[in-house]
Formats: sequence, C-alpha cells, structure tokens
Amino acid sequence: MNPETIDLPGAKVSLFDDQAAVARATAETIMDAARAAIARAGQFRLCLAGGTTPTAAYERLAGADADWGRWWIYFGDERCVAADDPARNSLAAERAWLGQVPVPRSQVMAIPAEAGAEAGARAYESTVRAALPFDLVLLGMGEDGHTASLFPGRKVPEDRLVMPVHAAPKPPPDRVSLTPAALTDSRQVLILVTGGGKADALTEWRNGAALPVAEVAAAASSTVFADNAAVGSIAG
Ligand SMILES: O=C1O[C@H](COP(=O)(O)O)[C@@H](O)[C@H](O)[C@H]1O
Repeated sequence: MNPETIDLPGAKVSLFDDQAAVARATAETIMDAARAAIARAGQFRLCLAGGTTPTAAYERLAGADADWGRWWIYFGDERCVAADDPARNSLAAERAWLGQVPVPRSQVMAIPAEAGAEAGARAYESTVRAALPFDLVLLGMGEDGHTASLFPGRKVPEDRLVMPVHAAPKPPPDRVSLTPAALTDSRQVLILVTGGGKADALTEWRNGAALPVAEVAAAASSTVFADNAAVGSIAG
C-alpha cells in the first residue's frame, strides 16, 4: 500500500510501491519523452543519472523497441576513474542498456573524466552547450541530498555548464558534474528516489533545506518518482 503522500517544495511527486514499479514508470516516461521529441524535432536528447538507482530502469530500456538512431545520450556526472572502471556511471549505463541497443556510438556522449576533473569538465562544456536544451534530464539523489555530483555546501560556478569536483564526500573524490544551469535547461527533469537510505534527505527536503537536489528541482519543471521505502516513514 502506498503512503498517503509527501509534499516536496518545487517538485510534483509520484509514489510507487517499490523500486521495480519506479523502474517501470521511469522507462515508460523516457520512452514517451523520446517519442514526443522525435516527432517534434527528429531527435531525443537525454541526460542520464549515475549511481545505482536508475539501473533497473536502464535494464528495462535494453528490451525496448525504439528509434535508437535518433537518440543522443549525455551524462549528468561522472567519476574521475579509468574509462573501464566499474565505478564509472557511463559504464553502468553501457552494461545495463546502451551496449545492448543500436544507439550510434557517436551519439553516446560520455564525459571524459579519465582526463581528470578540470580537463574533463572543460572538454564536456562545449558538448553540453551544443546539446541544450535537453529533452529529459534524469537525476538521482544521494543520502546527503546531493544530485549528479553537486554536494551540499559546495559553491557552483555561475558561468559554467560543467564543473570539476574535488574532495567529494562520497568516493571517488574527483568528479565532473553538470551544474544546475545545465541540468535545469530541459523540457523535463525526473528525479528518482528509492530505498530507506534516502528518507532523511527527503525529510530535509520536505522541511525546506537548501539541498542541491531541492535547488535543482525548484529551478526546473521537476517530477520525483519515489518508492514506499524512501517515503514510508515520513509520509503524511
Ligand atoms: O555518486 C552518485 O550518487 C547519486 C546517487 O546514487 P545512488 O547510488 O544512491 O543512486 C547519483 O545520482 C549520482 O549520479 C552519482 O554519481
């Protein structure tokens, strides 16, 4: 049974029974956005979330029938480790989904984070500038309320679309992240929140804390897909 509801400032919230239901709805939302973008503009520009939360949705997309030749894939953040390191967000998406569908390789725009945070961010800036506005930005939320690699209390350069991140509180310490200016320049922003470990951050968000995820959500037309485990103890 779903909890009653939860209000999150700046976002429309949809609640689901479990992570599998969130994954199903996420894959459907992405497919709907793709069809609409392709009908409107002949291509679909999707910016992906990293971490573990979106993996089940990516696995569902691996079995979908889509006009893959018209999809362009971007990443909201990346960890500065070797290109074949399992910690890479791009590799996780590749294994769960992208490696199994005929999206042209030239249209999967990985962040060159193996070059280091500064060089990777500099190189990806022009890629993102040319892509905006995105059709859909998919985001997750960390247990501390971070999203992409935007961590609480960190300064964000106002003149950049992509920024280097050092000393991240969650390993690895060096990362590259799109800034809120880039993540919110999208027709839709969909934020996935699953699992009991996210309940404290959701409570802070509901109470108006200035978390990165809350700031990004409020600056865009955002929807949150959450499951019972994330919301259960704080609903009502
Ligand atoms: O480090 C990261 O964390 C967040 C949340 O990850 P999750 O494993 O709790 O889903 C993720 O959204 C971000 O892209 C990632 O680099």
